[in-house]
Amino acid sequence: MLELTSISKSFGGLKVLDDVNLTVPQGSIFGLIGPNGAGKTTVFNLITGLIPPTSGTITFDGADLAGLPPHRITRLGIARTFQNIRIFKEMSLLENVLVGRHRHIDYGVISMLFSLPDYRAQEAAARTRAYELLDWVGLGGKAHEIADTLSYGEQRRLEIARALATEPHLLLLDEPVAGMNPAEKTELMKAVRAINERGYTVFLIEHDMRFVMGLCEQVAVLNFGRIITCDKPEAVRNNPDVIEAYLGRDDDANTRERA
Ligand SMILES: Nc1ncnc2c1ncn2[C@@H]1O[C@H](COP(=O)(O)OP(=O)(O)OP(=O)(O)O)[C@@H](O)[C@H]1O
Repeated sequence: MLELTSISKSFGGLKVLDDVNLTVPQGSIFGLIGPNGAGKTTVFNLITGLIPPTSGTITFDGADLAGLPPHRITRLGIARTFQNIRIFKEMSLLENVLVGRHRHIDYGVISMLFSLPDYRAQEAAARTRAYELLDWVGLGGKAHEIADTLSYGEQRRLEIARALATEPHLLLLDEPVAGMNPAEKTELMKAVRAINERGYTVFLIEHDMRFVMGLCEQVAVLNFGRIITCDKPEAVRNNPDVIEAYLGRDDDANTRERA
């Protein structure tokens, strides 16, 4: 479904990604891990068109993503969440999800101005779908609450519902459990599994090993911009190069503790 071939990325003289090859299979939950600064978020920024690769190709369902702006990539069926939560805190949960759905509503200005049946029908369908997506992430009962009143874990789940509102086939999650307590992590794990069972492919970046190992079918490890292995969780956990990549760096002491 998603294929990165010989991807390299440099910022000025700094080579952040070096000949990265990755295949995310359709229907899978795929994980990308690696020490801080390894280049993980850069991979998501390249896939979603925020920055161009220095060299290499990215294809999604056979389509070449090179040179496409982010909104075109969204339209092809890729949605993402960010490391730092990006929701509209002063709006209700329902409104937050409806904002994500915007591109799916296709009505002319005239019918909107005069509130013609076509417009009203699409609005009603959008609201029904938004309620459904909130249900999927366990927030169905809070649709009319203001996003700012949600707990941290709930805000992260709202972001996922909003990403799903663009009707993607592939969902990219950038450190979805960062800052969550254990109960929130368990809730999110259930939500991600349920989303995947509904047919969505999930590609996630995460430092929390228990979450990654418990959820992903395959895990790729990035170290200093290079993929050092891509395998089943158990094999990755026992891979000496992976252990070395983590143990060799002081900044990932927390990750080691959680592993
Ligand atoms: N737009 C940019 N301009 C210059 N340097 C950048 C840019 N984006 C990322 N970098 C650099 O690229 C390197 C990799 O960053 P990236 O955010 O991809 O790492 P990461 O693996 O996601 O790290 P973390 O786990 O800490 O989020 C870092 O050294 C970072 O400073």
